Amino acid sequence: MKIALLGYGKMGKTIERLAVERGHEIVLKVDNDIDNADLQKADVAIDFSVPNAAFKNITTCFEKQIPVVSGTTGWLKKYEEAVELCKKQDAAFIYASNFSLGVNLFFELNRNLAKLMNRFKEYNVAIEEIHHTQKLDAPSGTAISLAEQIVENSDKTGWRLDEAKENEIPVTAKRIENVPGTHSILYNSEVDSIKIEHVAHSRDGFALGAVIAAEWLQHRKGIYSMKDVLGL
Ligand SMILES: NC(=O)c1ccc[n+]([C@@H]2O[C@H](COP(=O)([O-])OP(=O)(O)OC[C@H]3O[C@@H](n4cnc5c(N)ncnc54)[C@H](O)[C@@H]3O)[C@@H](O)[C@H]2O)c1
Ligand SMILES: O=C(O)C1=N[C@H](C(=O)O)CCC1
Repeated sequence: MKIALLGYGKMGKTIERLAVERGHEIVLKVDNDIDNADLQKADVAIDFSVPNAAFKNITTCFEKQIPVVSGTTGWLKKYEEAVELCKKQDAAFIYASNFSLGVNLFFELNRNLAKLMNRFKEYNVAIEEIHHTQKLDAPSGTAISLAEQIVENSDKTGWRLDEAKENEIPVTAKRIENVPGTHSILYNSEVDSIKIEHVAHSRDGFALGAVIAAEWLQHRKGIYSMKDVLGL
């Protein structure tokens, strides 16, 4: 598979290493404006760039009919607009706030736990995420996904960074040097606590998931998620 990397930072470089190990070829690296990039050389594009570039990168791939996988976070206010453009142009798109197998299993655990805990009002729920100090967005895209999954499966009405209002989920974002990504869900009562946690040991899980998603999307059209890729 010939891959265009949109974003050649920490994730772009990790994806390059794992993609080459799986027999793929990196034919294009775009680490700045996409305008003059020769996307037609690629079978698929993988975007791990910056929040203010993702929408343009993704929709340029739609225009050029290159299937695109994006893991960039912090641009999701424009996600629905991207979905509409993808449908209109009969293109192919997968977005995931987190591509790792472990986090996608953790998402399933979170949904089921939220359903169970909703019956027991003596527990308060809270989310904490920890990432490296270069991260541009807070809370993380993964923490937002976790919060939305709890809202969908409980009586919670929303989430808020730091100070939550009545019936909202408080989300705390911590920044500590070199942490690839840690997410915890804490259910706390007067008498005890229940905690589930996902700890990434490196960026390899995110990168491998993105390459697997690109392999899966290469010959498809439409809008998909990691649930489709992993058959969850
Ligand atoms: N979904 C996931 O599984 C997952 C996992 C890790 C990181 N991420 C997200 O991926 C993104 C990238 O993370 P990172 O750690 O590689 O960041 P990074 O800062 O190391 O890399 C981003 C790169 O994008 C480049 N860039 C700037 N403008 C660009 C443009 N217009 N087009 C293309 N590239 C451009 C920068 O020069 C930089 O090299 C972030 O949004 C992060 O939150 C998602
Ligand atoms: O390093 C990052 O930045 C990460 N971003 C994603 C997020 O915002 O959830 C996934 C974890 C790593």
